[in-house]
Amino acid sequence: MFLKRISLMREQVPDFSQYPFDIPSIASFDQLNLASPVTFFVGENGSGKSTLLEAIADKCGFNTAGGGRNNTYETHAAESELGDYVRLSWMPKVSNGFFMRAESFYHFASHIDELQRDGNDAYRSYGGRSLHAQSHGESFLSLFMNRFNGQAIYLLDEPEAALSPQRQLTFLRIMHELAEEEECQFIIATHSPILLGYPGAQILSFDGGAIEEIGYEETDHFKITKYFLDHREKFLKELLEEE
Ligand SMILES: Nc1ncnc2c1ncn2[C@@H]1O[C@H](COP(=O)(O)OP(=O)(O)OP(=O)(O)O)[C@@H](O)[C@H]1O
Repeated sequence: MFLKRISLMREQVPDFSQYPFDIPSIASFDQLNLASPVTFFVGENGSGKSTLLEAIADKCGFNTAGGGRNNTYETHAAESELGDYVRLSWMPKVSNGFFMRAESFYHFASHIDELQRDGNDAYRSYGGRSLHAQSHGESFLSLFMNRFNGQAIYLLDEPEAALSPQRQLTFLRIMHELAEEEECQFIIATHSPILLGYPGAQILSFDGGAIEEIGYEETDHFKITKYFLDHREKFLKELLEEE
């Protein structure tokens, strides 16, 4: 693994009452030590996972709308306001990698089409054809299988968004090969209890106003899913008949 620590330069923060510094998990953030090639960010919607992931992408020099260092294209969604205040500690430093955000993947796919039209063999890294000509889930897997390779850091925001449970398992297998055999590092914001089950991963929770390490079985994703599957009828009866 390459990225060892993420710190917030708190003394330089202009105002903790303004976005993004007012998000509770960011307001209390000092530093995080990364202990595994695979790190997950978990937490409720709006707890700050994407905000921190985007800031890391910004510091890595990746396009914050999604992509690697060489993917420059315009979107309206791109500025990271936290990036200037985050310090990354590497050992050793890598500059290869990719920031994938499910929500703007469409724009990224159009950018690859444009590169191809301009005479580059851009499709080569994405399974040989336009990402738009593949289903949402297929295009995600094409990216993981063809574009991702060794000595690199991959920042993924909800990669499960388009993947069936079976394809999430395929993704775990691809990630395992990349982490074990090609020395790739992953930081992944996710809501998937399947992805979170990856053996040996470090899970960081953004809930309760702090970023803290927790065990798989302590996550809401595990607890709620397990309870739901074990007691589905009772659970739904209580939920739907609640006054
Ligand atoms: N440009 C912005 N201006 C003000 N507040 C914002 C802006 N972007 C995000 N926020 C707020 O910051 C908080 C954290 O958002 P963020 O996208 O990091 O959450 P998240 O943990 O990734 O959530 P999810 O699981 O829903 O993707 C949210 O309350 C959100 O409303």
